[in-house]
Amino acid sequence: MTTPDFPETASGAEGPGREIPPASLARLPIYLRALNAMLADSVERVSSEELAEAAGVKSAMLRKDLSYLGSFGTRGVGYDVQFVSHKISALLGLTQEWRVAIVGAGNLGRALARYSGFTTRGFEVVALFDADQGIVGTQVGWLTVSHVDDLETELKRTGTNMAVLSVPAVVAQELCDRLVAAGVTSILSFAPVVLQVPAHVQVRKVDMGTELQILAYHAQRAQEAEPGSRARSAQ
Ligand SMILES: NC(=O)c1ccc[n+]([C@@H]2O[C@H](COP(=O)([O-])OP(=O)(O)OC[C@H]3O[C@@H](n4cnc5c(N)ncnc54)[C@H](O)[C@@H]3O)[C@@H](O)[C@H]2O)c1
Repeated sequence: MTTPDFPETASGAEGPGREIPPASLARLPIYLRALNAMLADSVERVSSEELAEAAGVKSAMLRKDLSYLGSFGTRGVGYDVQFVSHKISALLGLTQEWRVAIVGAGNLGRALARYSGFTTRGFEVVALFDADQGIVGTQVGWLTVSHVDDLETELKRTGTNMAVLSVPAVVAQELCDRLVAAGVTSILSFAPVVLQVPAHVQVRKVDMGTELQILAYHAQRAQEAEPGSRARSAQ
């Protein structure tokens, strides 16, 4: 008889519907990438050890993370690659179509609009907006920059359900309000400002400056831990 390839606590009370801890959630896209690579190689089944190795984590951690999706692995048989890939995709909301608008076609907005990697991960950039008449009407990749005055009409026409804000901080809140009023409930913001949104709207902020500061902190700690570092810094 086969037994589930999960800890006892993984099924039942800990089944789908539980809140997933942020660290586990952050690893799911890594498992998905590994599983999709296996699918591309026509691999049908994988053990937790193999999948953990492909994802660069310990197998106990992988089993714990996947337990948040329910109990579907079988000891000795492993995971059905297609099924687990579908489960993770569904949980991450990737089985629905995400149509993304980028507001702000400056340096950042243009670079993001040209990036082809979003499509392969299920996000299609369908519209690009700016307020500058010198930019409106120009071509970026296959998109033509629309005037931000047409935001609401274009969001509706393109069926946009996610937006990226790459505008100066001073206009970010006003544009965020317009996106929310137009029904967009998922916003990724690069603007260095705290955005106020209703509870049903998800905002994620990307702040490269903060990430660099965290890196600098870790680099400095590593330097300090090196033998003789105090002597060197005193020179
Ligand atoms: N989070 C990060 O890591 C990070 C990194 C780089 C830049 N940023 C931020 O991203 C934003 C964009 O940076 P950038 O370098 O592309 O700047 P940029 O000046 O090149 O581009 C901003 C664009 O926004 C447009 N714009 C201004 N007001 C607008 C409005 N009301 N409606 C629509 N478009 C409008 C401008 O015409 C311009 O094309 C800035 O807020 C910047 O501080 C964040």
